[in-house]
Amino acid sequence: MQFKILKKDGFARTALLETKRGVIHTPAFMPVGTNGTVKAMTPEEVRDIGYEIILSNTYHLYLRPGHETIKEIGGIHRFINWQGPILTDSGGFQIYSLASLRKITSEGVEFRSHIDGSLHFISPERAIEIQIALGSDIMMVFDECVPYPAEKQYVEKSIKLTKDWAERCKNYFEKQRTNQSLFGIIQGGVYDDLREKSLEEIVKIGFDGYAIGGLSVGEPKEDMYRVVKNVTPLMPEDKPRYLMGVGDLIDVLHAVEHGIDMFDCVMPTRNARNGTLFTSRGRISIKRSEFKDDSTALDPECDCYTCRNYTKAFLRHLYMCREILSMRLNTIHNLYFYCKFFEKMRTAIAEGRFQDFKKEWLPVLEKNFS
Ligand SMILES: CNc1nc2cc3c(=O)[nH]c(N)nc3c(CCN)c2[nH]1
Ligand SMILES: [Zn+2]
Repeated sequence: MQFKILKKDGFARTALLETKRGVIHTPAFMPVGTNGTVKAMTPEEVRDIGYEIILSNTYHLYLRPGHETIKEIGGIHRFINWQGPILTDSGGFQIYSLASLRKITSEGVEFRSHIDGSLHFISPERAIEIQIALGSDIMMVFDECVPYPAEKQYVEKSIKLTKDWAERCKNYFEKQRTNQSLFGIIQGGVYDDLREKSLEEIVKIGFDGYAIGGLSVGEPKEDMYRVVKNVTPLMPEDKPRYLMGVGDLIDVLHAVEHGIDMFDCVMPTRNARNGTLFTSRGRISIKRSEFKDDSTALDPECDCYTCRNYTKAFLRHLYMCREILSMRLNTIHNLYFYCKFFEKMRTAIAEGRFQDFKKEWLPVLEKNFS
């Protein structure tokens, strides 16, 4: 995997992340395809909007249909019909946020499936074995995503576990010699000293890229911003930096400003299904009665399929009828809005205009449509 920085603007940077299945222009957004699908979209639609990489989840695919099934079919790219790069998260977060009856020991995590209550145990080695079977291009280490709030001594113990698990993931991965990449994950909660300790330990082990985990888990925004501001510049400059689970485009702007390259979040897709749409004039809740007879496009500045062909009145009607097409048209627009935002942001960095871009967009992103 090659990571080539093209241009810097302060700490912000644009780069090319070259994988064997294609190039990713960073800063990049990864739509979330948890069960192997970006909900309501075909892979062709995701690709035609302009996305180069999607995220999928080890936890979900291991539980259903099973990683051996996917391997027999020909791997995750064949299974979901996405030929571009795929990043798989390791399960650390999903077990913590979805499963029940979790028992965390130094060996790994015992949990009950959120689907059928069956008992499972995943160790760091198993998390890598599953990702190798899936055949994703970028794998994540198996970590403990510390909940918020958490006592400092709990976090101190947890980063030791996350470090030991990261070492075991790398050792297991190195014995398999597959041509996949492995990213490390930095934890440490909202404690600056523990964040620096975790950073040093994970970087010392050495990975193809580094993620900041343990954020966007309910902590105050100012804590997230402080951790990103303090940790990001200390991360290896020549490797991709991935802020997990982020996020709201305001948070993306703050993170890119400090040098983050990769993002993933369910916001554009989940919000679309709930009728919350992002537009160049602020956020719109399409179900509002004010749009009942509105024959104008959702966003006059947007040239996505939805904005070119439908009115707010029809999008509201579809939502009120809970039509499947509502989810599709809303998702097309929100994903398109995110993708174009990232494209414009990359251009602004390349032209040394990131600060102007941030100043121009912050008020728009904070606004509800009036
Ligand atoms: C929505 N907020 C959020 N915070 C995360 C932290 C971790 C985290 O600390 N570790 C891992 N492995 N994944 C995380 C994820 C999942 C990313 N798709 C997070 N998502
Ligand atoms: Zn649109």
